[in-house]
Amino acid sequence: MKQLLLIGGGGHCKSIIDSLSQNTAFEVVGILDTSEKVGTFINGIEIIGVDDDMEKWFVKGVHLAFITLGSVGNTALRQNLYEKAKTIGFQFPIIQDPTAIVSRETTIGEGTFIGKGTIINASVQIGKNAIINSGAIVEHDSTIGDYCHLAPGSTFSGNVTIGAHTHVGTNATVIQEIEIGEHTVIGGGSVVIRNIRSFAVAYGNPCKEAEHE
Ligand SMILES: CC(=O)SCCNC(=O)CCNC(=O)[C@H](O)C(C)(C)COP(=O)(O)OP(=O)(O)OC[C@H]1O[C@@H](n2cnc3c(N)ncnc32)[C@H](O)[C@@H]1OP(=O)(O)O
Repeated sequence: MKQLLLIGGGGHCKSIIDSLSQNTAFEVVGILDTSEKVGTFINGIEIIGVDDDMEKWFVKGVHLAFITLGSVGNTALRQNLYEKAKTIGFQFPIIQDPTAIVSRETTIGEGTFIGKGTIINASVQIGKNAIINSGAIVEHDSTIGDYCHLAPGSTFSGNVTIGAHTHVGTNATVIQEIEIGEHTVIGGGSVVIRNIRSFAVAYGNPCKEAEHE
């Protein structure tokens, strides 16, 4: 078993611990979070230190890490933690829940979480540090950027492109051939039938941009 350090407590961390519970490839050594949480437990796993302790654990011989902090829109903290850990030398596995159905013809970047009941079809490309949350469906030939969060139940029809750092809300539906830009947030339940630009907040049926930087 390889030792694995989780970085970031909270609800998303619980999902990842749950997905790891039957995984014999990794032994979770603990979680890093903020100082006031040290010594407490998340689903039986102890918060053993703060983010600044990463290097200490690397020197102790733990060379695998996973960013278990969630995001809804703003991915800056997830990115900062990843880059800090990467600079120290950590490597990042892909964590896939055993209930996920993932085509062999799919490429997935390091540090990405594939949650419960997801379906990822052929010729899909998913970047690094993405969150493919419970029940999301990503259809053939779609491309999902680094740090994206596809929230629970969101559906991506064939040949969709989602730019890096974009959040697609719970139960949103994206029809085929659509392109959504980077750093965009799509509201829960939206039906996306037209392309959406980068740095936008968009929602509704049909999904329209409400804000754009
Ligand atoms: C496991 C997990 O929990 S993963 C997390 C999953 N969570 C999500 O995916 C949440 C996604 N976020 C959303 O859907 C949010 O509503 C956002 C980001 C789209 C908008 O948030 P805010 O900017 O705070 O908008 P706010 O709540 O102030 O609403 C502004 C207006 O937009 C409307 N609106 C907001 N979201 C939506 C939506 N998804 N669909 C339709 N209308 C919406 C509101 O009704 C409101 O309309 P009004 O001005 O006529 O009253």
